[in-house]
This record gives sequence, C-alpha cells and structure tokens, in this order.
Amino acid sequence: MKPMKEKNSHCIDDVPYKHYDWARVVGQNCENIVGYVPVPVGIAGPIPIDGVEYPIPMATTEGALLASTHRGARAISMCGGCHSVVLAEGMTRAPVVGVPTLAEAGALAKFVKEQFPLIKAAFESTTRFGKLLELKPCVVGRKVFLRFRAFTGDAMGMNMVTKGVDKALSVIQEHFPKMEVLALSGNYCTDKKPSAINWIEGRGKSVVCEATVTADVVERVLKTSVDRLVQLNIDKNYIGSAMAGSLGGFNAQAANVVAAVFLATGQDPAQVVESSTCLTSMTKTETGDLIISVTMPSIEVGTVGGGTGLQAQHAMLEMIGCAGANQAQPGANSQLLSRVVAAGVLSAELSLMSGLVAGHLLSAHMKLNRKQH
Ligand SMILES: CC(C)(COP(=O)([O-])OP(=O)([O-])OC[C@H]1O[C@@H](n2cnc3c(N)ncnc32)[C@H](O)[C@@H]1OP(=O)([O-])[O-])[C@@H](O)C(=O)NCCC(=O)NCCSC(=O)C[C@@](C)(O)CC(=O)[O-]
Ligand SMILES: NC(=O)C1=CN([C@@H]2O[C@H](COP(=O)(O)OP(=O)(O)OC[C@H]3O[C@@H](n4cnc5c(N)ncnc54)[C@H](OP(=O)(O)O)[C@@H]3O)[C@@H](O)[C@H]2O)C=CC1
Repeated sequence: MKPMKEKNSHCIDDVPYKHYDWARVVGQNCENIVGYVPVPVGIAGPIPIDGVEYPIPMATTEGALLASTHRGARAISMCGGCHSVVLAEGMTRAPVVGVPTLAEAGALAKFVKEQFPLIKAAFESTTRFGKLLELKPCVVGRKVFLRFRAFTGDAMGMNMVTKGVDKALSVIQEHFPKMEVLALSGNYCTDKKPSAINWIEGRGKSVVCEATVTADVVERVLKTSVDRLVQLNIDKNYIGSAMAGSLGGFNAQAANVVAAVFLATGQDPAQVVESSTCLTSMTKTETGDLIISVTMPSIEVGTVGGGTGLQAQHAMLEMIGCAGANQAQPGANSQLLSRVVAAGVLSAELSLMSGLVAGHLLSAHMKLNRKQH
C-alpha cells in the first residue's frame, strides 16, 4: 500500500511517509493516509513497582514533563519504590434500546438480570478471551440502557465488547421482538466522554498506586517539605478541584502522563478523557514521612489490538515487558501496563506538586519548555 502522498503533495511535503510499515496500518489503524507525525519519546524512571523496576515510556512535546516524572520516579525509587493494586477490571459498552411501553421496559430490565447466564453465553460465543461479568440496566421512560461489563484479557476491548454486545442483543430480541436497538452505544458506557459512572463504577482497570517518600528525600530531591506538600494537596487537589466542580480531576497532571504513555505504547488517545480521572492523596506518617497515592478508577489500556502492534509502540511495550498477549495468564500484560501508567502518574504528581510548592513551575518551563531567543 502506498500512502496518498502524491495526491496531496502541495501541502504535505514535510510529512514523512517512508520507512513505515503501512501493511500493518491499513485495515486496522488509519484511512486516507498521507504519512505519519513523529512525536518525541523519552523514558522516565525506571521505577520499582511491587519490587520490580520498570521504565515509563512517554511521547510528548511538553518540555519539563519527562524531567518532572523522572524526578518523581527517582525520589520514589530512593525510598524503595511504589506498590500497586488492580482493584477491578472490565470494559463496558451500553447500547440504548427502545420498547413500546414502560411495562415492557421494566420487564426487559428484570429479564436481563434473571437471564444473565443466557446473555453471557451469547456474548462469550463471539470471543476466545472476553468474559461477561455484569449487565446493569437503566430504565428511562420507554428506553433502556444496558451497560455490559466484560473482562477483555490483554485487549483494551472496545471492539471485542461491542461485538459480544451485538450478539447478546440479538438473543434478548428473541424474547422482546418489539425491542428496537436504537444504537449500539448509548453513552451510558461511557466511552471518550467525562462521566460520573466511570469515576464511581470504574471502566478498564481500576488501579491504586502508593509510595512512602522519606522527609529527607522530599527535601533533597524535591526541594520542599512534607507539611507543605500535604497542605497544598488539600488546597489544590481537593478544595480547588471541588470549587471548580471537577469530575474526577482531583489531581494535578494525571492526564499529562496518561496521554504521553498512551501515545508511546499505541493506546487509543481519546480514552485519555476517562483514563486520567484520578484522586491524588497525601498524608504525613507518624515519623514525618510522606505517603502519596493515586486512585485511578478507569485506566483503559491493552497490549494487543489498536496501535499496540505498530513497530515503535510495540518496542516500547517490549521494553516494559508486556508486549502482546500473555499466553500463560491472559490479561496479565495489560494489567502490568495499567500499573506502569499509575506509577508514572504517581511520580509526576509528586514532582509537579513539589515544583508548585517550591515556586519552580514557571522557571522549569522557561528552561525546558521554551527555546531562549
Ligand atoms: C524540572 C524539575 C524536574 C527540576 O527539578 P530540580 O529539583 O530543580 O532539578 P535537579 O537538577 O536538582 O535534579 C533533581 C532530579 O530531577 C530530575 N531532573 C532534573 N532535571 C532534569 C532534566 N533536564 N532531565 C531529566 N531529569 C531531570 C533528575 O532525576 C534529577 O536527579 P538526578 O537523576 O540528576 O540525580 C522541577 O522543577 C519540576 O519537576 N518542576 C515541575 C514541572 C512539571 O511538573 N511540569 C509538568 C507539566 S505542568 C502542566 O502541564 C500542568 C499544570 C501545571 O497546568 C497542571 C496544574 O494546573 O497543576
Ligand atoms: N468498536 C468501537 O466501538 C470502538 C473501537 N475502538 C478501537 O478498538 C480498538 C481496540 O479494540 P480491541 O477489542 O481491544 O482490539 P481488537 O479489535 O484488535 O481485538 C483484539 C482481539 O485480539 C484477540 N486476542 C488475542 N490474544 C488476546 C489476549 N491475550 N487477550 C485479549 N484478546 C486477545 C481477541 O480475539 P477474540 O476476541 O476473537 O478471541 C481480541 O478480540 C482500538 O483500535 C480502538 O481505537 C475504540 C473505541 C470504540
């Protein structure tokens, strides 16, 4: 396959297109191709996560972001690393269907709960790896939203789940012949939009990551104090975000790391919306050290499918040690990637919050994020 370079060459001469594996791209990743847009990629860390060191690959054009994440990772590493827990996982898809009466809407909601095994079997007949975990109905007048939640192994799972849902709906329709599928996605999923449902119930991987950073390292590496960090976390990430009416934005810069790791590892960049919802917590221990954690209920990542098979993105996943499908334990690779994302966010939160307390944000960005003319 040759890209459409010649056709549009009057305006896209500077867009590179050579030396790219187009055969892999076509039919999976892009249409109307004119080339590719190179984005610089760097590596923060490594950072020990649950006793093993991992690099954090990040693609970005924001100078100071890698330096900041690296500093946070270094401070955490000096104190023994971080710990993570994947609390839950499950990709969701919620079609909206219409029925002729409210009574039928109620009956449908009851049916999907009572006949879950039947629906699960239909869903799982479409995939080797997908496992339907839950089906939550939401009745609004004569419309019913059906939020399917499934384990998707090492895939992020949107195609997989949508395929399974389509099949499940055809089985439900046999029992509700007047049911009309209005759309395979009814926004109650919720994919690529801010929503309280993902923040409260989770989507993709729900991960918490924590580290204890000694007061000495806070002072030497981060140039601030535990007390000042804890206080700013309350003022900025809790009170400031509350006053702004924030939805899952109780953090300083989670989206910075999520976006950069997503680009570097072939994730769907639009899912940064919900994947970067995060609450950053900071407390002081009895011995005066800092406990910092990030709680991230909807990290949507995969190590197979999407852009994860592209050469450079695959190489980044290989470097972490989670490329492709985990044959021994499907899902273990994508879980590891979600923990690396959370550890990167933890590092960046620690460093930016320290930079803000110390008054270094502007000077760091003037030095690393703007060319001196
Ligand atoms: C820039 C630093 C790290 C300097 O930090 P520093 O403490 O002055 O630097 P240092 O020279 O003393 O070095 C300390 C460690 O930082 C790292 N480090 C230091 N410099 C580099 C570098 N050039 N390249 C790579 N790593 C670097 C490195 O790990 C080093 O240790 P070493 O390994 O040398 O022993 C610090 O001032 C900082 O982190 N500032 C905050 C900047 C930041 O977080 N920017 C992120 C984007 S802000 C944004 O987009 C979101 C925002 C702000 O709008 C959100 C909001 O509303 O809050
Ligand atoms: N359809 C939609 O509505 C949306 C699609 N997307 C896009 O969907 C794509 C991602 O979809 P996704 O389903 O993740 O990927 P793919 O569509 O690439 O499908 C991945 C498939 O890989 C197979 N597979 C092999 N090994 C494993 C393993 N260990 N674990 C899991 N699956 C394995 C599975 O096949 P099998 O199931 O046959 O067993 C799985 O369905 C991205 O490009 C994203 O941008 C994003 C948002 C919405």
